[in-house]
Amino acid sequence: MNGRDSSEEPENTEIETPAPIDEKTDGSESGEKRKREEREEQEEKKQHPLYAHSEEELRIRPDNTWDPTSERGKKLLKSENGEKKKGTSFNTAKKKKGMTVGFVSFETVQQMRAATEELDGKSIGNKNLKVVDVIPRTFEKKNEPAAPVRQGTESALANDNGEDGFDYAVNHEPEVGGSVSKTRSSCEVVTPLAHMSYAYQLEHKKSSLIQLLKKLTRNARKACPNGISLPEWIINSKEIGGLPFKLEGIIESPLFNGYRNKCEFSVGLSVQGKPIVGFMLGNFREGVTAVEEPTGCPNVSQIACKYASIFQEFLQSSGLPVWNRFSNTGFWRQLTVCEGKAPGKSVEIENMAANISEVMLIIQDHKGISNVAPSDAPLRPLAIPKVELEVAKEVTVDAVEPRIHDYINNLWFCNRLFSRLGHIAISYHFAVNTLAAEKLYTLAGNWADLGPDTLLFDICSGTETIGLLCWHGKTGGFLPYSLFTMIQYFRVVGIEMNASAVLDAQQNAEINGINNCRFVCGKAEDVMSSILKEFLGVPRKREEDSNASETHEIEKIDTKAKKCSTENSLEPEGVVYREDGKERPSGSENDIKEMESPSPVIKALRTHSRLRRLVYISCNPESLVANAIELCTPSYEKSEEGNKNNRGWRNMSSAGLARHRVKSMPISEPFRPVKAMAVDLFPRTQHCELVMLLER
Ligand SMILES: C[S@@+](CC[C@H](N)C(=O)[O-])C[C@H]1O[C@@H](n2cnc3c(N)ncnc32)[C@H](O)[C@@H]1O
Repeated sequence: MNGRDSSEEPENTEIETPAPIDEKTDGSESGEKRKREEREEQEEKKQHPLYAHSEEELRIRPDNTWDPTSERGKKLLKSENGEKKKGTSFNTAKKKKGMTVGFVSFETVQQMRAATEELDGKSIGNKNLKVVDVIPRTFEKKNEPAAPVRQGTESALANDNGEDGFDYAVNHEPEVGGSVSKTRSSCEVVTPLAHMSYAYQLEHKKSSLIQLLKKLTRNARKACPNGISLPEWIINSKEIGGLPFKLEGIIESPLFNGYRNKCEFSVGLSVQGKPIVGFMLGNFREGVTAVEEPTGCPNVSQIACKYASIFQEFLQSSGLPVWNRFSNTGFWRQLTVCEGKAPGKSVEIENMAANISEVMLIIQDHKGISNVAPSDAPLRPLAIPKVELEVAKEVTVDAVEPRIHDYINNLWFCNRLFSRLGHIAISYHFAVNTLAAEKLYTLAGNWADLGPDTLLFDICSGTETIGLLCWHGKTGGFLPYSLFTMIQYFRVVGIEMNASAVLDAQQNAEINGINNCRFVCGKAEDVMSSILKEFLGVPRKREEDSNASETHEIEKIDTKAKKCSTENSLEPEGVVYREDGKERPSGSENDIKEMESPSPVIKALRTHSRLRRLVYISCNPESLVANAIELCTPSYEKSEEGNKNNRGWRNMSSAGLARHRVKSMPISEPFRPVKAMAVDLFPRTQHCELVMLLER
């Protein structure tokens, strides 16, 4: 949401890079094949509706944003014309070159100049140290406000040998307070598609997804082992423009504005140096620390804006300073506002505030140096006055349990900020757009096609919204309670690493009268394989599969917020918590090894032959496609060892990496991608959820 909430709305900016050297054109048959594929890729890119064939064309886009003289227009033109996206994102440039960056603050300009002279150009090993300004080139003077207030004196040290997208002039005047120049509004940062009509936003998302889905076919075809016939879905893709199937469409969000039920506001200084509760106008790496009020951001609700403004007013008189991201000093850091929908009445779309029955506020005042308090920071539930309706009557003050409820498709869900031994799990497990999430869950339930014998594994289940809603949707919730216990309709196994979410899931099952659920607390990568063995037995060999009758095991996998905080130290009662005690590999050799081999979860899903259907939901369609490549490509008769010294891995796209991981996938029956549908949970941003059905 504010640039840090990447777990919910990840950026889909990965650039597909060429294959490693050992695969390049060499005049051989495979070289020719590669050349042909590259030509096809180029052709596909040109079919993209936003592909600009000429500068003139850039001016006539319906949303009028692709003016080639604008920064955005220039970037688009550059990237679409094939001049690799160099400099479009500092982050990418850094990643590609393996550059290391350090930030140094000085008290005076003199000190900074002396240090710059001393350090600039120094060699460290085979690398040169470069001193650069933290203000990126795109932040031109003309964009600066009349009286910019800068944050002390800051330089970045970079040890790379190439371009980095920064200006070289190091000339910051030390000034008190504030932040760096403002270039974009909070609306542009948080909701970059806000200027487009909703219909055009949906078209834009659909076209991006179509390009992405073509990667699935293209990479699975490239990865298909020699001598094995191509799967039918790849052969048929030729008739539908290279797609694995036709994209079913994109489901609209019922709300375009104020749809977020949770907002994380940063506390900081405005361009003018005033304490503000709102959104950062860029990121620290780009030298941007200014914060702007959220009032112009259409996805923020009126309620959230109201609380941000109340808190901001309070800050003026609090006597404690706000967090200063340059000097790492200050007290107030973040305000999170969560809203819970009221049960039992039809939703008033025109007046969303009327549907909200609860609001939970989380305020961070932590002293460490990271932007956000760690998940083990102490939790202090505040005393809330219980105000009687008749004002004159007694007012009692009491501490309440910090939690929020939401009411989704007629079921109640609770998300507590779990506090144990004074520690908090600040993890929020609800989808941020409740009304659109209802549509997402209904779709997932329909595609799962649950039957009485189905065993449903809900991986990364959070508070078990999906599993419980599927169950409820299937039974209609109308079976009398006594029948629940008699009919084993189908069973749900939730797998979730956050113990407080598992406790909530248990409670949610109870309060909704759903009894045939089991919850496993653990990281899916650690427990998946043993859970499948426990519930489904040891996987059969491939020969046995051909005789196997259709079974009904469903897998739901949700890779949304892989970064949600962990609270594994809690062991909830009645929940199986497992850990294999394995050390996670680290270091470059091991990292490469990890990149080369399929993840334990994908491997477990693929190799357990009794899993026949998979409904994969992801707010990161790029990683969904990468996993689908691994799940759907025929396996190699003999798994191939990767080249351990191949540095090309580092620069490969997720789809390219997946293609290579297929080679070490154990022999197993591949899935077939059947259909996909997008659900727009994040109007006015680049992001949306993608649901894909895979079967075998
Ligand atoms: C955004 S929530 C989604 C919850 C739920 N599926 C829903 O749609 O409401 C993602 C959940 O995945 C969990 N998670 C992330 N990585 C995981 C992992 N490696 N193993 C198990 N759970 C994980 C997080 O703790 C979080 O609860």
